[in-house]
Amino acid sequence: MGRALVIGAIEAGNLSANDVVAYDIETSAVEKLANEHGVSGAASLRELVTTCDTILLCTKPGDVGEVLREIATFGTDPNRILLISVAAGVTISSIENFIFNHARVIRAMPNTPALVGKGAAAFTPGSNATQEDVQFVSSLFASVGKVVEVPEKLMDAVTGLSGSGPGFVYIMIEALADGGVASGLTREKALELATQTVLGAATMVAETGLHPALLKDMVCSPGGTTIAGIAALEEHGFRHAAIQAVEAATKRSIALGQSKD
Ligand SMILES: NC(=O)C1=CN([C@@H]2O[C@H](COP(=O)(O)OP(=O)(O)OC[C@H]3O[C@@H](n4cnc5c(N)ncnc54)[C@H](O)[C@@H]3O)[C@@H](O)[C@H]2O)C=CC1
Ligand SMILES: O=C(O)[C@@H]1CCC=N1
Repeated sequence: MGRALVIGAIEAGNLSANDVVAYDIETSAVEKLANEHGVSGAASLRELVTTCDTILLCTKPGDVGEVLREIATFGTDPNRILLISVAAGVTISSIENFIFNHARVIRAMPNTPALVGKGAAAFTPGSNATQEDVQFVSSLFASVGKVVEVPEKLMDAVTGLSGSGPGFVYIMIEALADGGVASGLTREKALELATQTVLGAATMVAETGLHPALLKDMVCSPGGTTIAGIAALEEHGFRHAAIQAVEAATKRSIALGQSKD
């Protein structure tokens, strides 16, 4: 996710590669980003924290505690740093507690389409985050897609919907293509048509402002093919499966925030 955000923001012109310093315990990840996108690499977390005033924390939720505990040993004034965490489930208060409670923290939930400028992100500022911090984060995420501010209690729901959602939609695209192949199309043509269909339908919702139910009605000719397909979707619980997927991901986000680290 860190790569997607950094590359997306550089390509959008919001960040200059000269202003980005990357650190990862896997040095190959930093080398790849440095070689392909011109960012600098830090040799240690200490070097990163002493060099940068804004830290985009993109480790897995279970590694956040370890990273923050290490940062706390550097004796850096925590108020100097804006810490933006994208870790699923990890609460602002738990981050503040790790590095003293006057840290400037923003909890965010982006998604990987940020890489191509079509991300969907939400964020919640911690109580010490300034207006400038909020503007910086809004502008960073706006440069790679859409961004909304939400109360922290909704961040797990955002994680279940737009954070995890690309994974659900990829399965839908793959499954639509499978249906095309089952009906006789080549795999290549089926995938091309399935992808463009999802892109086109999403763009219709976004650009017409019409409710998806109304757009759905416009596709259904009386006695036609679409309503036959929709009847099959309903019979097999597609709508229920989509709701359950978002709810399961939301519950998992809550559980990640409640685990010890
Ligand atoms: N993958 C996604 O679509 C999204 C992920 N997120 C969040 O982003 C975070 C990262 O997720 P992914 O990118 O999927 O995982 P990932 O496993 O691809 O990336 C995590 C990176 O952290 C590095 N790392 C681990 N411990 C470290 C340490 N102590 N110091 C420095 N680097 C360390 C790993 O080497 C790895 O490169 C998670 O907290 C996740 O909840 C949020 C939104 C979407
Ligand atoms: O699967 C995950 O845990 C991360 C958070 C949201 C999307 N990917």
